[in-house]
Amino acid sequence: MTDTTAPLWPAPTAVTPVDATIELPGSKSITNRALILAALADGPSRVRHPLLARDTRLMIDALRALGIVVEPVDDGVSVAPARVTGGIGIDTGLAGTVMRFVPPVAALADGDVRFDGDPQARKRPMGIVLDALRALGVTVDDDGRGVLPFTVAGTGAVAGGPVTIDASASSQFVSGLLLSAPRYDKGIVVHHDGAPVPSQPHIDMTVAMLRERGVEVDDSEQNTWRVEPGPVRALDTVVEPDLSNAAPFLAAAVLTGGTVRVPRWPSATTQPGDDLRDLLARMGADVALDGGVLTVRGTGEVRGLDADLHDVGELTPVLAALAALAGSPSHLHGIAHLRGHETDRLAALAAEINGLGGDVAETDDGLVIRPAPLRAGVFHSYADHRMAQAGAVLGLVVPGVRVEDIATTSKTLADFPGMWARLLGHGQDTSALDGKASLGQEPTA
Ligand SMILES: O=C(O)C1=C[C@@H](OP(=O)(O)O)[C@@H](O)[C@H](O)C1
Ligand SMILES: C=C(OP(=O)(O)O)C(=O)O
Repeated sequence: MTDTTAPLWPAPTAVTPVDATIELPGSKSITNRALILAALADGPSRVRHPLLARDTRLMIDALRALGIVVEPVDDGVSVAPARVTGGIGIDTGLAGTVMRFVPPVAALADGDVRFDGDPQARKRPMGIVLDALRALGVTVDDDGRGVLPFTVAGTGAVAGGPVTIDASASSQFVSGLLLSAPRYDKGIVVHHDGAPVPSQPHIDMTVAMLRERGVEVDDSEQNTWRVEPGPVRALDTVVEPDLSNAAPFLAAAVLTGGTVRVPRWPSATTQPGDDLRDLLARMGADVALDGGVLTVRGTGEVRGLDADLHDVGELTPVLAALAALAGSPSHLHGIAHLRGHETDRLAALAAEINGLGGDVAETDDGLVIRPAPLRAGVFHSYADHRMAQAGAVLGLVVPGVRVEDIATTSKTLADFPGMWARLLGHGQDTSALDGKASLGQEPTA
């Protein structure tokens, strides 16, 4: 729920077109997968340029609690696998990747592992993962609620084998099971039965990262993933920048008719944020990827967008903010699963944009957004980092927007307000705190 005691952040308006180079820290999704796979590997690994923000710190803390040794090194962390130990508690915060990826690891522990998280996390769907673990031979106690808190009773080994789940509410149900599966006695065969699984690129990311570490994965049959049991090879790996976190900065270029450059943009990636290139071009931006640098230029025109965001749902809040300021209507669809994200994002976006005078209607699986003049007001963030980012984007061109709890952006960016100030020319450089930040240091946002 909204933190009504959180201070209001006066979102800065852009007085001139932005012109900035944004160094983004590592991808949340890649960092947390790399950490899990390093914890389960056959030797010590390095994860370079990881994201160091709340979600990845929670993952590091969770793995440390399970006995894994995670130490800071120059440009990231070293991870030394160890026997997975139980008798501990894990805080998932509001991180989907922690609450869905760590229980399958905890099933390998030699004792009970109790999970809990933020109050809002207790609403995020978990039952599918817990039932799947049960089907694989693991004892889980959730008092029959299918949400946090729950206890996984590890016995040191998991039988594994075939399991059928309905992953239509989150791709993370599939990814979480696949990541630990090579360490299960029989591996795993996950079969999905239900409406289409969202966020396919994130499942592709899981499969690709397992294969990079020598794990045999067969995903040739639709809705079925087979992971063979066997060693996970230790790896020295560099994390790509978080392309989904590029969204608010690139949106600033589009809205202000300015230019934003993002270095180290990968030429090939499984990150859904790569779709920003196409989506922003469809909204009227000039987009070029040259020599590993993505450049987005606003053309003065912001067009409405009709898009199925089923595969790239996490881009929705910022795209909805852009759409609210576009010159023509938008229809964002295929995103019913966003109701189970950090908050019900469809309801939250409609409420907050309409609260500023907008015209947003919820549909079963999306939003219809019609252009309307927006006015000053409070934009609530619902403890959702991407809601807060959406509020900042609106504030660029709507004077007097105040975003509640901007600090919630520290879920996936250590210093969003600082980066935003530098984007607007209020600071020295645009480099984010990334792998260089100390592990003991808390985000400053
Ligand atoms: O596996 C991952 O790293 C993620 C998968 C997606 O979850 P859903 O499939 O629940 O949308 C995405 O929205 C989330 O931000 C990160
Ligand atoms: C849905 C998101 O996060 P989580 O990993 O907590 O599911 C997100 O970052 O947009």
